Amino acid sequence: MLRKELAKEKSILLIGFMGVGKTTLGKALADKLQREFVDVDHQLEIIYNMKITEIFSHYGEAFFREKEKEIIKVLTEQKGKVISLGGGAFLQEDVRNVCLENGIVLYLDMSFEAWKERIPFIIDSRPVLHGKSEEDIKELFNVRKELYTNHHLKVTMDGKELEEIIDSIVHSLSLIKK
Ligand SMILES: Nc1ncnc2c1ncn2[C@@H]1O[C@H](COP(=O)(O)OP(=O)(O)OP(=O)(O)O)[C@@H](O)[C@H]1O
Ligand SMILES: O=C(O)C1=C[C@@H](O)[C@@H](O)[C@H](O)C1
Ligand SMILES: [Mg+2]
Repeated sequence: MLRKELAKEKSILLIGFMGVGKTTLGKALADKLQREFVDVDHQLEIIYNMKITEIFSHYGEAFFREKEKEIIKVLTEQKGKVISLGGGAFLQEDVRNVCLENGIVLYLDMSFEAWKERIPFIIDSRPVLHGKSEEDIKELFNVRKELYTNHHLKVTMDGKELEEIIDSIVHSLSLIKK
Protein backbone atom coordinates (compact mmCIF):
# COMPACT_ATOMS: atom_id res chain seq x y z
CA MET A 1 0.00 0.00 0.00
CA LEU A 2 1.18 3.54 -0.77
CA ARG A 3 2.29 5.66 2.19
CA LYS A 4 -0.20 8.34 1.07
CA GLU A 5 -3.15 5.91 1.41
CA LEU A 6 -1.83 4.58 4.72
CA ALA A 7 -1.71 8.11 6.12
CA LYS A 8 -5.52 8.26 5.83
CA GLU A 9 -6.10 5.04 7.75
CA LYS A 10 -6.91 4.94 11.42
CA SER A 11 -4.05 4.24 13.78
CA ILE A 12 -3.94 0.82 15.43
CA LEU A 13 -3.94 1.20 19.22
CA LEU A 14 -2.65 -1.71 21.30
CA ILE A 15 -4.13 -2.23 24.76
CA GLY A 16 -3.87 -4.95 27.41
CA PHE A 17 -2.38 -5.70 30.82
CA MET A 18 1.19 -4.64 31.57
CA GLY A 19 3.72 -7.07 30.17
CA VAL A 20 1.45 -8.85 27.68
CA GLY A 21 3.66 -7.57 24.87
CA LYS A 22 2.10 -4.32 23.56
CA THR A 23 5.51 -2.70 23.02
CA THR A 24 7.17 -5.83 21.64
CA LEU A 25 4.31 -6.76 19.34
CA GLY A 26 3.58 -3.14 18.39
CA LYS A 27 7.08 -2.70 16.97
CA ALA A 28 6.87 -5.93 14.96
CA LEU A 29 3.36 -5.13 13.70
CA ALA A 30 4.44 -1.64 12.63
CA ASP A 31 7.36 -3.16 10.70
CA LYS A 32 5.06 -5.64 9.01
CA LEU A 33 2.53 -2.96 8.05
CA GLN A 34 5.24 -0.41 7.22
CA ARG A 35 3.71 2.01 9.68
CA GLU A 36 5.42 4.31 12.13
CA PHE A 37 5.53 2.91 15.68
CA VAL A 38 4.89 5.02 18.77
CA ASP A 39 5.02 3.79 22.37
CA VAL A 40 3.21 6.05 24.83
CA ASP A 41 5.38 5.07 27.84
CA HIS A 42 8.52 5.70 25.80
CA GLN A 43 7.24 9.13 24.73
CA LEU A 44 6.70 10.06 28.39
CA GLU A 45 10.20 8.82 29.25
CA ILE A 46 11.61 11.06 26.54
CA ILE A 47 9.60 14.11 27.62
CA TYR A 48 10.59 13.81 31.30
CA ASN A 49 14.01 12.28 30.62
CA MET A 50 13.18 9.71 33.29
CA LYS A 51 12.23 6.04 33.43
CA ILE A 52 8.56 5.32 34.16
CA THR A 53 9.47 4.18 37.70
CA GLU A 54 11.21 7.52 38.28
CA ILE A 55 8.21 9.51 36.97
CA PHE A 56 6.00 7.56 39.42
CA SER A 57 8.34 8.07 42.38
CA HIS A 58 9.13 11.71 41.59
CA TYR A 59 5.72 13.05 40.57
CA GLY A 60 3.26 10.34 41.67
CA GLU A 61 0.77 8.18 39.77
CA ALA A 62 -1.95 10.88 39.44
CA PHE A 63 0.50 13.14 37.58
CA PHE A 64 1.59 10.24 35.37
CA ARG A 65 -2.05 9.45 34.48
CA GLU A 66 -2.76 13.08 33.59
CA LYS A 67 0.27 13.31 31.30
CA GLU A 68 -0.49 9.88 29.84
CA LYS A 69 -4.01 11.08 28.96
CA GLU A 70 -2.72 14.32 27.41
CA ILE A 71 -0.25 12.56 25.16
CA ILE A 72 -2.77 9.90 24.11
CA LYS A 73 -5.22 12.63 23.09
CA VAL A 74 -2.57 14.18 20.85
CA LEU A 75 -1.35 10.86 19.42
CA THR A 76 -4.81 9.50 18.63
CA GLU A 77 -5.44 12.47 16.34
CA GLN A 78 -2.69 11.10 14.10
CA LYS A 79 -3.48 8.52 11.47
CA GLY A 80 -1.57 5.64 9.93
CA LYS A 81 0.45 4.62 12.99
CA VAL A 82 0.77 1.68 15.36
CA ILE A 83 0.56 3.02 18.91
CA SER A 84 1.21 0.94 22.04
CA LEU A 85 -0.48 2.27 25.15
CA GLY A 86 0.62 1.72 28.73
CA GLY A 87 -1.20 -1.06 30.57
CA GLY A 88 -3.13 1.35 32.80
CA ALA A 89 -4.17 3.88 30.16
CA PHE A 90 -7.66 2.40 29.80
CA LEU A 91 -8.37 3.14 33.47
CA GLN A 92 -9.32 6.61 32.25
CA GLU A 93 -12.70 7.01 30.59
CA ASP A 94 -11.45 9.92 28.44
CA VAL A 95 -8.66 7.72 27.13
CA ARG A 96 -11.05 4.87 26.34
CA ASN A 97 -13.40 7.23 24.50
CA VAL A 98 -10.77 8.98 22.44
CA CYS A 99 -9.14 5.69 21.45
CA LEU A 100 -12.39 3.97 20.49
CA GLU A 101 -13.51 6.99 18.46
CA ASN A 102 -10.30 7.69 16.58
CA GLY A 103 -8.40 4.42 16.25
CA ILE A 104 -8.70 0.69 15.83
CA VAL A 105 -8.34 -0.63 19.37
CA LEU A 106 -6.62 -4.00 19.44
CA TYR A 107 -6.72 -5.87 22.74
CA LEU A 108 -3.89 -8.27 23.52
CA ASP A 109 -5.47 -10.85 25.79
CA MET A 110 -3.62 -13.42 27.89
CA SER A 111 -4.56 -15.83 30.66
CA PHE A 112 -3.24 -15.06 34.15
CA GLU A 113 -1.54 -18.47 34.22
CA ALA A 114 0.50 -17.66 31.12
CA TRP A 115 1.06 -14.02 32.09
CA LYS A 116 2.43 -14.75 35.58
CA GLU A 117 5.52 -16.40 34.02
CA ARG A 118 6.52 -12.86 32.94
CA ILE A 119 6.49 -11.36 36.44
CA PRO A 120 10.26 -11.81 37.07
CA PHE A 121 11.10 -10.04 33.80
CA ILE A 122 8.87 -7.00 34.29
CA ILE A 123 8.56 -6.45 38.04
CA ASP A 124 11.43 -3.95 38.40
CA SER A 125 10.16 -1.61 35.69
CA ARG A 126 6.42 -1.69 36.53
CA PRO A 127 5.83 0.42 39.65
CA VAL A 128 2.17 -0.59 39.87
CA LEU A 129 3.27 -4.16 40.71
CA HIS A 130 5.63 -3.12 43.50
CA GLY A 131 4.74 -4.39 46.97
CA LYS A 132 1.95 -6.64 45.68
CA SER A 133 1.55 -10.36 46.29
CA GLU A 134 0.63 -12.73 43.44
CA GLU A 135 -2.95 -12.72 44.78
CA ASP A 136 -3.07 -8.89 44.69
CA ILE A 137 -1.73 -8.90 41.13
CA LYS A 138 -4.28 -11.49 40.07
CA GLU A 139 -7.06 -9.31 41.42
CA LEU A 140 -5.67 -6.28 39.56
CA PHE A 141 -5.40 -8.41 36.42
CA ASN A 142 -9.08 -9.37 36.67
CA VAL A 143 -10.26 -5.82 37.43
CA ARG A 144 -8.31 -4.47 34.46
CA LYS A 145 -9.71 -7.22 32.20
CA GLU A 146 -13.12 -5.56 32.45
CA LEU A 147 -11.69 -2.29 31.11
CA TYR A 148 -10.14 -4.00 28.11
CA THR A 149 -13.55 -5.32 27.02
CA ASN A 150 -13.75 -1.90 25.31
CA HIS A 151 -12.03 -2.79 22.04
CA HIS A 152 -12.58 -3.36 18.32
CA LEU A 153 -10.36 -6.41 17.84
CA LYS A 154 -8.91 -8.99 20.19
CA VAL A 155 -6.04 -11.43 19.88
CA THR A 156 -5.21 -14.13 22.42
CA MET A 157 -1.49 -14.42 23.06
CA ASP A 158 -1.22 -17.71 25.01
CA GLY A 159 1.08 -20.28 23.47
CA LYS A 160 1.52 -18.44 20.18
CA GLU A 161 4.64 -17.31 18.37
CA LEU A 162 4.95 -13.61 17.55
CA GLU A 163 4.77 -14.29 13.79
CA GLU A 164 1.54 -16.26 14.16
CA ILE A 165 -0.04 -13.45 16.20
CA ILE A 166 1.04 -10.81 13.67
CA ASP A 167 -0.39 -12.83 10.78
CA SER A 168 -3.74 -13.21 12.53
CA ILE A 169 -3.85 -9.47 13.28
CA VAL A 170 -3.04 -8.57 9.67
CA HIS A 171 -5.83 -10.90 8.56
CA SER A 172 -8.36 -9.41 11.04
CA LEU A 173 -7.40 -5.88 9.97
CA SER A 174 -8.00 -6.74 6.35
CA LEU A 175 -11.59 -7.72 7.20
CA ILE A 176 -12.60 -4.50 8.91
CA LYS A 177 -13.54 -1.18 7.40
CA LYS A 178 -11.02 1.50 8.22
N1 LIG B 1 5.33 -13.04 22.68
C1 LIG B 1 6.19 -12.98 23.72
N2 LIG B 1 6.73 -14.11 24.20
C2 LIG B 1 7.56 -14.08 25.26
N3 LIG B 1 7.93 -12.96 25.91
C3 LIG B 1 7.43 -11.82 25.46
C4 LIG B 1 6.52 -11.74 24.36
N4 LIG B 1 6.16 -10.46 24.17
C5 LIG B 1 6.81 -9.75 25.11
N5 LIG B 1 7.57 -10.56 25.88
C6 LIG B 1 8.41 -10.14 27.01
O1 LIG B 1 7.53 -9.70 28.05
C7 LIG B 1 8.02 -8.52 28.67
C8 LIG B 1 7.02 -7.40 28.53
O2 LIG B 1 6.83 -7.08 27.16
P1 LIG B 1 6.37 -5.62 26.71
O3 LIG B 1 7.26 -4.59 27.31
O4 LIG B 1 6.26 -5.66 25.22
O5 LIG B 1 4.94 -5.54 27.38
P2 LIG B 1 3.91 -4.33 27.41
O6 LIG B 1 2.57 -4.92 27.18
O7 LIG B 1 4.35 -3.26 26.49
O8 LIG B 1 4.00 -3.82 28.91
P3 LIG B 1 3.55 -2.39 29.53
O9 LIG B 1 2.07 -2.38 29.66
O10 LIG B 1 4.16 -2.36 30.87
O11 LIG B 1 4.05 -1.33 28.61
C9 LIG B 1 9.36 -8.22 28.00
O12 LIG B 1 10.38 -8.78 28.80
C10 LIG B 1 9.27 -8.94 26.66
O13 LIG B 1 10.54 -9.34 26.20
O1 LIG C 1 -0.49 -0.99 33.93
C1 LIG C 1 -0.06 0.10 34.40
O2 LIG C 1 -0.66 0.75 35.25
C2 LIG C 1 1.21 0.62 33.83
C3 LIG C 1 1.75 0.00 32.73
C4 LIG C 1 2.97 0.50 32.06
O3 LIG C 1 2.81 0.39 30.66
C5 LIG C 1 3.29 1.93 32.44
O4 LIG C 1 2.42 2.84 31.81
C6 LIG C 1 3.23 2.11 33.93
O5 LIG C 1 4.18 1.24 34.52
C7 LIG C 1 1.82 1.81 34.47
MG1 LIG D 1 4.81 -1.25 26.78
